[in-house]
Amino acid sequence: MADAIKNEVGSFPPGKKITVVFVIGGPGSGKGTQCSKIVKHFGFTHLSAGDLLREEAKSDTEQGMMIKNMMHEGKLVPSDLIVKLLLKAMLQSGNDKFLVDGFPRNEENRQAYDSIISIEPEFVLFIDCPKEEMERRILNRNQGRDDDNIDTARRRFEVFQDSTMPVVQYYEKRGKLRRLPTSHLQVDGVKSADEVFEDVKAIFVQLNTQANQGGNVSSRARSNPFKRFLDLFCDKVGVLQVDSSSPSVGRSKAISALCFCPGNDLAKLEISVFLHHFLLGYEQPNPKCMPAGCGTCPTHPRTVDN
Ligand SMILES: Nc1ncnc2c1ncn2[C@@H]1O[C@H](COP(=O)(O)OP(=O)(O)O)[C@@H](O)[C@H]1O
Ligand SMILES: O=c1ccn([C@@H]2O[C@H](COP(=O)(O)OP(=O)(O)O)[C@@H](O)[C@H]2O)c(=O)[nH]1
Repeated sequence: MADAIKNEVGSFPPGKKITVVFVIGGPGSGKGTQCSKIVKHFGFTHLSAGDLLREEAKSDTEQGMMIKNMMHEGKLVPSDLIVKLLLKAMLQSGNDKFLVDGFPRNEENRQAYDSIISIEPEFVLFIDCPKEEMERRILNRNQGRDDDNIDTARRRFEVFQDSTMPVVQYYEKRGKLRRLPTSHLQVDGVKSADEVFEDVKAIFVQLNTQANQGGNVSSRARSNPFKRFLDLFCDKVGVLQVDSSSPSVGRSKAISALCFCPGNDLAKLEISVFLHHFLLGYEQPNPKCMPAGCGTCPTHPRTVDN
């Protein structure tokens, strides 16, 4: 199936750098609103999975009818269909930076994307919002959407909780999730769209900074090969541990993130050993012996404290 879609729609030239950011959040959480602000500031092409489907649903075909019915019921359309629409829109845009809004919505979507488009997202922006607020917004959206009614909205909340949250957790485990600070869910209400964008902007500014400095490697790291090695090592093996129970559609639980980096700890240990010998006076029993061992010593050379 993946090959058939690629043959029909096309694919990106091999080696071309394509930046993809997924934007995930419950229905009415403000994904579309934030995406249009990101587009203005950061030059991304905004692809709303829902808008692509609404466009397709207009066609007077069996497929069009099927999409219309599924959206009305708040169900998810088959993954191959939405991934094909996304790939087509990406290729037609001519851009190389994409905000994919409202996708992936379940594990099957994610796997279909991986096998057909196969571009690892740079990160996944997660927009959390209390359920009561999402409901209020949907009912006041006034865009003439067939699914903006209370019954469909409630089914969409269930789908979000049951099918989309596992995808959010998948990316969280891989350290790809970017949550807005929980402060945007204030006790006395949520932040305005502009206030939320201040938090969103900070995440995208960081992405731009990384891109200008050559990926995830800091400028200091680029001028220092040892630091570069460490940064790359940390990037590959760093583990993001998130101390949270799974967030709900409603008010999310506070999370605290802690980054463990074995490379960093190893470096600290090496520096401590070096300073220890340096301060006490370093002496090597066999001066010809290289630090890694010359192969002729019965044991690995040891430094001696004076
Ligand atoms: N922070 C916010 N505060 C108040 N209203 C908002 C906020 N963000 C979005 N909205 C409004 O809520 C509705 C749903 O937002 P939308 O961006 O369409 O959500 P989604 O794309 O996640 O379904 C829209 O009418 C939008 O103007
Ligand atoms: O990957 C997707 C995205 C959307 N939808 C369908 O499109 C509807 C509306 O999606 P949209 O993103 O527009 O809703 P929002 O979250 O913005 O309210 C969903 O309820 C689904 O029926 C889908 O099946 N797969």
